[in-house]
Amino acid sequence: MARNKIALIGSGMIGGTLAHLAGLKELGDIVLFDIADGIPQGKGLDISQSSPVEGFDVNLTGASDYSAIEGADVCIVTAGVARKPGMSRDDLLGINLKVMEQVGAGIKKYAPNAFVICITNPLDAMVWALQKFSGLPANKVVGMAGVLDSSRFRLFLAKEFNVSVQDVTAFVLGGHGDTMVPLARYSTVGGIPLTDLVTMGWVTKERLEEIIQRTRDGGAEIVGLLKTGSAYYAPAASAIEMAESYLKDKKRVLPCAAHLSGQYGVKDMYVGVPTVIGAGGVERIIEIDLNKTEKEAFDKSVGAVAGLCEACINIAPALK
Ligand SMILES: NC(=O)c1ccc[n+]([C@@H]2O[C@H](COP(=O)([O-])OP(=O)(O)OC[C@H]3O[C@@H](n4cnc5c(N)ncnc54)[C@H](O)[C@@H]3O)[C@@H](O)[C@H]2O)c1
Ligand SMILES: O=C(O)C[C@H](O)C(=O)O
Repeated sequence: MARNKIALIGSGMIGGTLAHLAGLKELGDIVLFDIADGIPQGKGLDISQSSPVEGFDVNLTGASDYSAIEGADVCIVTAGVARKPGMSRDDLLGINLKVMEQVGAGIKKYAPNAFVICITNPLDAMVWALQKFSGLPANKVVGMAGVLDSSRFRLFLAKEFNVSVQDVTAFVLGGHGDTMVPLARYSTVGGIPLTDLVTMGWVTKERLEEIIQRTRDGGAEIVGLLKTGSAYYAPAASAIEMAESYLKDKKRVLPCAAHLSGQYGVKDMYVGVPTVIGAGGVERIIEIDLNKTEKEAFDKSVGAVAGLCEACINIAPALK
């Protein structure tokens, strides 16, 4: 059986890490694409040269021509620019929207049957625009953020309680910005909801709120430390988890920026919600019950994403 083909559109910090992880996991043959000629070819060759040592058999190539992504089963999009200290993700909207237009056209022409995972920021607006520019079905275009934000929350909770990260689950919903919604009631340690752990005296409400705020600021914390760009190891691992669930039809329950058509009272927008990812792409959007406070926080986050989509329409009226 032929191998799957994975196209990485953008071969910067996340793109290179994606290629390495996809190779190590033998998810398929990998094409790195970038407008910066030489970077995708160089990274492809470098990672290929690690394959005899690591013992993985995949073809890794680099290209600066969209024809190289032809027939890709999965496209992971990181093309664009990342923020630097002092910037918000939203400051990237104008420049990255133009990039999404080019990427959408490339995918539409060469990989119309792919499952597309967008990572480029500001995430919820960019994946929304990418789906429209590419014309692919909405269930085949999804945004990566919730897996990353939930992973950060899980790590901080595991450290706080001195337990394995494996025993912590978390759901962070809403837009991937300052208004994201880490849900304490649906996040657990050993199956026990955080709200119960407060009652049991494991953690105070105030300390839990600090951990939640650190999660919301998780991206900015890393930008502040790196100074030259943003996080890439954890974002790449998160997108690979989504790609693997699609390619292996694992039907993982993962929080992703998915196209909503009435769920949670939201229409024609991408926002982070729990989904099931399998061979059909986004096979299900799980509508969990939100209490009044949670719903208010979610709606506020939806409002922030709606504002960004409006800003996209002002720049590219065809998106309406
Ligand atoms: N969704 C998330 O959770 C999340 C997490 C981390 C980073 N990000 C975002 O992902 C994006 C990529 O981050 P990075 O660290 O890999 O950045 P990077 O600057 O290292 O890489 C981006 C690459 O895109 C390429 N590029 C620019 N314009 C292009 C175009 N028109 N066509 C093809 N390639 C193009 C650049 O040459 C560069 O190699 C940023 O927008 C960043 O904010 C999102
Ligand atoms: O914070 C950023 O700019 C990158 C990304 O969205 C992240 O959360 O790490």
